[in-house]
Amino acid sequence: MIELKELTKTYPQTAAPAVNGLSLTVGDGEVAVIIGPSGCGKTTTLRMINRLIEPTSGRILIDGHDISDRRPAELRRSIGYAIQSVGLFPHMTVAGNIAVVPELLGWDKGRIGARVKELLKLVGLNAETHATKYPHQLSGGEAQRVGVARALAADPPILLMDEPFGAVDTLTRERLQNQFLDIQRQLKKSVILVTHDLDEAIRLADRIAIMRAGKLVQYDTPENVLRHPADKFVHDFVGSDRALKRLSRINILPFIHPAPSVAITASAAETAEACRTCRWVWVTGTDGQLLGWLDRTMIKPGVTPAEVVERVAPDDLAVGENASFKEVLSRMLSQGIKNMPVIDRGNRLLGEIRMSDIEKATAEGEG
Ligand SMILES: Nc1ncnc2c1ncn2[C@@H]1O[C@H](COP(=O)(O)OP(=O)(O)OP(=O)(O)O)[C@@H](O)[C@H]1O
Repeated sequence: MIELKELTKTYPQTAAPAVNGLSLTVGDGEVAVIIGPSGCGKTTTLRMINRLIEPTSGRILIDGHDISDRRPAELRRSIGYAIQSVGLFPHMTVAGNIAVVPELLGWDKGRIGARVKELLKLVGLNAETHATKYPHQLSGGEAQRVGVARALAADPPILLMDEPFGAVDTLTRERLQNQFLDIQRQLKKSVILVTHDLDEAIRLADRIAIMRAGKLVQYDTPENVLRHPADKFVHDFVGSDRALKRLSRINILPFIHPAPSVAITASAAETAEACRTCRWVWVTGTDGQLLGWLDRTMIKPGVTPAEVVERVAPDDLAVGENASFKEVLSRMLSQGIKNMPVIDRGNRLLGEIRMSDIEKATAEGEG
């Protein structure tokens, strides 16, 4: 458990405190997201937790122990830290970057090598192809993933993340967020994450801390922040599209329907049967992986799926099982489709979400 108690930081030569009497508690395995306008004290708060900044007054307790009693370097090795600019060492390979803390902790080479591989897999990167690359050879999203892998390297119970998905495009950010949720479900770290992005806060947080000018204005679940903003500031900050924002909290899994599909190897007769009642049919490969789709009007007697399939990369066509309704809705609108296929991590077709499910999900969210 992390407890911030009446935490205040006043920088030299400044009149107003950057952080002012902040108290909040983050339970084990919880994700707390700090959000607020630029300059409200988010980063200062985060950096006090790993003692990169010392508070002017107040205390920080981790599992009941005051962190001011611990050596900063030792404390930092027990807290993962991922930042927006990633902060990877440019002259070190990906593997070298991830190994920094384990090496400081004196792990042997075999253990470090195995850990690097395990972490690259965890964050969705290929160990064979990525371990030996240098940071400048990575895309923005890959670099962010390596940053997260490095923060997790020594399996710290606490993870501090400062805009960890900030510098990438929207689609990549959504994927990184989904992956973060996936990892968090497995690892159950206590996470404090700073963001500018309200959608990200709503999607990832167990509790959102809204700050204004160094003070905590509201600390509550995303649902309560959306439904019961503490004051006009939070109300305005949250904005008018609160119903839409709630969609990003609703997971699609319970709503997935079986999807009409046909194997690429199917005969013409089987294809005709599959298309009898459906206009659009998904086409799958031998392991059930999604390959593309076909439109009933393409099916002429004697024609097989292999001849007419519209092949599309699974990521461009479908959403992952961790997606939220908000992501599904925005993908439906941008792709102009009413049925969105859902795939598992192996790109296998799990089913589909229909436009009408969004209405159902919203109604349930209202309940
Ligand atoms: N080293 C410093 N010396 C003096 N003032 C500072 C220092 N670092 C931050 N500040 C000031 O403290 C306040 C809080 O800064 P902080 O970086 O914590 O805010 P933030 O909410 O993370 O901002 P942003 O969203 O823009 O990153 C700001 O007014 C900032 O100008």
